[in-house]
Amino acid sequence: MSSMTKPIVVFDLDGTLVDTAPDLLDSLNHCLSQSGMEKVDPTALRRFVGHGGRVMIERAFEAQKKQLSPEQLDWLVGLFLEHYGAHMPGRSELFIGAAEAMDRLAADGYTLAVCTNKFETLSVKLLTELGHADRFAAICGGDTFSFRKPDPRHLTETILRAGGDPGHAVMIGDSRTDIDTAKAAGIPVVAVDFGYTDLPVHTFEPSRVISHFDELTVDMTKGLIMAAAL
Ligand SMILES: O=C(O)COP(=O)(O)O
Ligand SMILES: [Mg+2]
Repeated sequence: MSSMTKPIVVFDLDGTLVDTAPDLLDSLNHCLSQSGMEKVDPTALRRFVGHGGRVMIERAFEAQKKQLSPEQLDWLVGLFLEHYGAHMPGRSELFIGAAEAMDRLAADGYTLAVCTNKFETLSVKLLTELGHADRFAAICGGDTFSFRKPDPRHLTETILRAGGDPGHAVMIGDSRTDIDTAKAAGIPVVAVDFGYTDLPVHTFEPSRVISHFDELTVDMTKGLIMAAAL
């Protein structure tokens, strides 16, 4: 490892760093009720998140076998952005131990970044309102580039924007999308098992699974980066 290179840890946002499900659900249900549709429950939400707000709305319509024109979808995405943004930070909170884990990593010289399929403006606003935006050298959303997770370039470009090196990086995520992205980029990935996924994360064979941020130690990230370099 070159002495110049600062290692980097890149976090997914929804379901990994921040428990946003209650607010996503409220805003999705607002959109659905404005369209005369049935509201969804927290379990159903897990199948809709992971690819950003637009796909979440599309999937909710598909689940109720409702047609959705491109114009209607654009309108609903606007409605979602307005509702979700206006109620922020709502009930959303960092997962337990996340702040302490980021403190430890930063104290050991790690750069931190966020790579999320959430819209960039919403991601920056949420992290700002929660008081954590300043920790990150880059916050890249699903609309920051012309590609998004599971495209590995979303992760590698986030790392470059943060001044990091994809060869000295670890991704932390909660979904198949995150795990597939990191693997395609050749970057080790730690999966949290408390996020938003319909199948257990171990199914997707991440490098490690953790159940609490206390388990995300500097030793673990160091070991993963060293093993990836072999
Ligand atoms: O909001 C989504 O659909 C996904 O967001 P995430 O990439 O931060 O999990
Ligand atoms: Mg997620």
